[in-house]
Amino acid sequence: MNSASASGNPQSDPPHAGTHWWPAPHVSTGVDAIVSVPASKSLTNRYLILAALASSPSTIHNTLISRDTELMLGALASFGTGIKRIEQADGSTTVQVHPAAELATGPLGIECGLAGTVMRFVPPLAAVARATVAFDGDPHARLRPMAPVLDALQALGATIDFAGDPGKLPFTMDASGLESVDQVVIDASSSSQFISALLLAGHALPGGLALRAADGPIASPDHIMMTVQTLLELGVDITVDEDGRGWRIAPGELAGFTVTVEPDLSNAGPFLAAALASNGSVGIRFWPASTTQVGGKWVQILSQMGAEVHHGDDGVLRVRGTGVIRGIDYADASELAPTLAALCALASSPSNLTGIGHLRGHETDRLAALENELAKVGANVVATGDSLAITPGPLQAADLHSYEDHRMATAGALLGLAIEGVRVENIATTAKTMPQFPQLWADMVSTAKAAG
Ligand SMILES: O=C(O)C1=C[C@@H](OP(=O)(O)O)[C@@H](O)[C@H](O)C1
Ligand SMILES: C=C(OP(=O)(O)O)C(=O)O
Repeated sequence: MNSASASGNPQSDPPHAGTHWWPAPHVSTGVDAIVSVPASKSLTNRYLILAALASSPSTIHNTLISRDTELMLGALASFGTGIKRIEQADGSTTVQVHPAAELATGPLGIECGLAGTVMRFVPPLAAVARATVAFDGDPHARLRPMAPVLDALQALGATIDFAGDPGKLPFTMDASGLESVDQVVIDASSSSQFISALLLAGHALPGGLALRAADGPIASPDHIMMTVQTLLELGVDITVDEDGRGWRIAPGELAGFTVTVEPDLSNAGPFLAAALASNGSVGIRFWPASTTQVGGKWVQILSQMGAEVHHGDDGVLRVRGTGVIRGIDYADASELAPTLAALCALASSPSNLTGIGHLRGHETDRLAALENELAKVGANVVATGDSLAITPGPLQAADLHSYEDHRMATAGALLGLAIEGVRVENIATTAKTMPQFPQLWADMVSTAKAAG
């Protein structure tokens, strides 16, 4: 992974010794491309955890291979899970997961990188294993919220020793004294992953799991629905309270399964948005007929912003620019927000993105990062506690920082497509979820006809 900028914190401009500046390709005519994006990070890491906790082997076709999933594969291997990779003729990877007869009890060391799905989803697995595990990650990972899921595991009998700030990485968890409790209540306002993490391990916890979200907002609710739907599809006995804020999972075995991971529809976003930004056309292959991914919302979002969107019988979702990019008022964009905000800076009218305060705890403080970087290309951006108001202005070239955040990097690429002379810091940071990004982007750009 890139190591050039030591901090992902937009509050203090990071040191840039050795920073690589990627000249973002610019087009003056529309792109006309059909793109195959890699598999979903969120689905891959859910299936991997569940496969490790299953009672028999599983086969996961079209597994995403990226930094976040390599970290998950590494973590599972540390617990004794057997992992076999099979490279397929079409370039995809199938992973066969052989659950450990007994999960390792350690002491183990787990590297989380900057992956929320690893730092949040693996501690409950360690609890199921009754293991002693030291967790750590990238410098910015030490700033990401962790306390609610760790408080829940402590309520279930684990003890946790924090080496730095309380409630943050790095810490060592000893789950040898795990026990069942009637109900766990957690604050999910700073990340949905706390809820998902407990749900994914719920069937294997002693007595199962009864979980409630504490009063207050629930971050990224679509990702919790993805978790619930995944569990239901795999046969886990889960019920959701009528108000949608409580979950019950019966203890029991989960049988091994065979699945094919959908393309990552969030990562499809910058490509689809490129159709509007260049006034061209972009298709994404294998777009699912229905999905639990938040990226499924691109269809409505981009239509509302002015695109023509068509899902063909060939499975390709095609987005065509119509020469207009309208601003949008949109709530709960979750991980779509960086791409969406970049597109809003290219629009002809203002936008307001709300319900995204928890993005301050993502790979970087994304509200601050977007405020900084969009202002550089000419937009007037006002970040509140949980929203971004974006008023487009005359566009200008700039060097855009990526803060070690894959989605800030792809948002920068989108801006560069429309604005000549943009450079993006460390485009390789896209390897977190899409190592192929620079090549896929170049291939898409090459379809634009030469101007004049
Ligand atoms: O469960 C998941 O796979 C994710 C949940 C969301 O996290 P937050 O709830 O922290 O936003 C999302 O932003 C992240 O990219 C992936
Ligand atoms: C917030 C994100 O990732 P993570 O899974 O690390 O939380 C993201 O991919 O936008």
